[in-house]
Amino acid sequence: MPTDGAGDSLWQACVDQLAQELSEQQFNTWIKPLTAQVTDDLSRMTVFVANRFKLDWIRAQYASKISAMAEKIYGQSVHVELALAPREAPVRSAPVAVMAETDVPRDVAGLGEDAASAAFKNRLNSGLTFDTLVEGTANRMARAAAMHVSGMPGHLYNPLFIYGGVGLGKTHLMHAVGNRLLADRPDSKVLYIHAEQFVSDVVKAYQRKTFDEFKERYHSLDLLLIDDVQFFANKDRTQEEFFNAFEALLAKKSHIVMTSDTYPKGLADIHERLVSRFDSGLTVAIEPPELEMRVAILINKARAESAEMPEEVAFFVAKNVRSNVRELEGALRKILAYSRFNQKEISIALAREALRDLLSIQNRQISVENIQKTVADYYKIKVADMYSKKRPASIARPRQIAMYLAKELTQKSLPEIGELFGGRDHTTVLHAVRKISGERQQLTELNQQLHVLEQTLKG
Ligand SMILES: Nc1ncnc2c1ncn2[C@@H]1O[C@H](COP(=O)(O)OP(=O)(O)OP(=O)(O)O)[C@@H](O)[C@H]1O
Repeated sequence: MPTDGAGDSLWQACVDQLAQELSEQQFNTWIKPLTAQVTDDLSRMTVFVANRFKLDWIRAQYASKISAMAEKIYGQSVHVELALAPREAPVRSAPVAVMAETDVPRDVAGLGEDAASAAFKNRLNSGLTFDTLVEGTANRMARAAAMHVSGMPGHLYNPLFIYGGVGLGKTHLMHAVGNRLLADRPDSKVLYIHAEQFVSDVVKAYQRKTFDEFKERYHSLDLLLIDDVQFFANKDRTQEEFFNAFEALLAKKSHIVMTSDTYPKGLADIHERLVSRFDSGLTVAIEPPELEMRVAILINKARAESAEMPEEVAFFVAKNVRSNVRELEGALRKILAYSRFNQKEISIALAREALRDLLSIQNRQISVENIQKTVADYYKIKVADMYSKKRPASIARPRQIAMYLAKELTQKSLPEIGELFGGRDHTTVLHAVRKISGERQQLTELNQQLHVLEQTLKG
């Protein structure tokens, strides 16, 4: 039940926002498999859920969130209703851009559907190709190795192990290898699979006593693309089966490409014999993209959506969204949706408006130095007094207030804060935090001062 046009953008923007707010597991389990249909006037959104159990859960946990999000993005109220997905509805889950792995919803918590469907046999997403992958210093080596593998599987770099942080393009690169190989040699047997799905396949084979089929399926491949192998941790039976598949595939010169969030030796709770095999081909990292690459990605992705993003806007966004490509895509979606709904050209002012939540979250990243300066200004003492050993109350008290705010508004630990206040012991910081928070409850004036300071610091 796909949506299209502005409705599609609205739904995509909601999904994207949820991807940022929820944990990966929550997102993959509950949101990713959803589909939606939005009326032409954007006043109603019907979200389709696979079964009754999930429907109740989505209603309780996420429906009001989705509704508030849609309203915020669109600027007017959007009535959100939930419905059971018609059985024959095409599988069109969360938009490709925010999908980490495959078109098939994953059975993360054992609540979902059997993901193996004939329609998605190789589970490749045809949109994730080398052509749509922007090259930069951050992924140059991984991309070159992946291209090599797709041109000559079974030769060099086997296995190819690609690692890096979330949303940096590991999955994209894997699909690109599979798609390129199939374009060149359509008869090749290629399978893309997320490690969790592999675990689930092992469990099913075990329960149903169908290991022969399992082996036939995995051991006969020409190219196995397996994503996020860190999920094998502590799954002994899966590790054993993967080891067998690995040996069988390498023996017949089939190629294996793997991804993980860390390099092989950094993997926890995976048998040493597997780890050493992971590392026996080529191990390459993907780094977070540098500024120019982020700009290029934004401009390319905007074009792919038939929109033109001026370079200055791309620079503005790229400077503000630094962590990974998935977030960059999220920012782009918001800008495109905002521009379409408001029928305005894409400009820095529009981007600033569309990303105001995201930018304000970043502004909220307050440093201890900033707190020390703000508090010193407010109480008219020198910033140096924050680190000094002086003890008069006119200095000691603002210092304690600054320590309290440092604990409240930053992620720093007590010892780290102590260090930043002239190498003080963590017990001194703890004492200050307890004292000020206790007094805050009692003294209205102090509470007001703290409130003003907090507002100033949060911008
Ligand atoms: N260099 C790039 N050029 C274009 N798009 C990219 C690039 N890198 C990543 N992307 C896009 O960013 C999104 C996230 O990438 P991907 O899912 O491949 O990340 P990942 O590293 O596998 O993350 P995770 O570990 O969370 O699964 C995808 O939509 C992907 O197409």
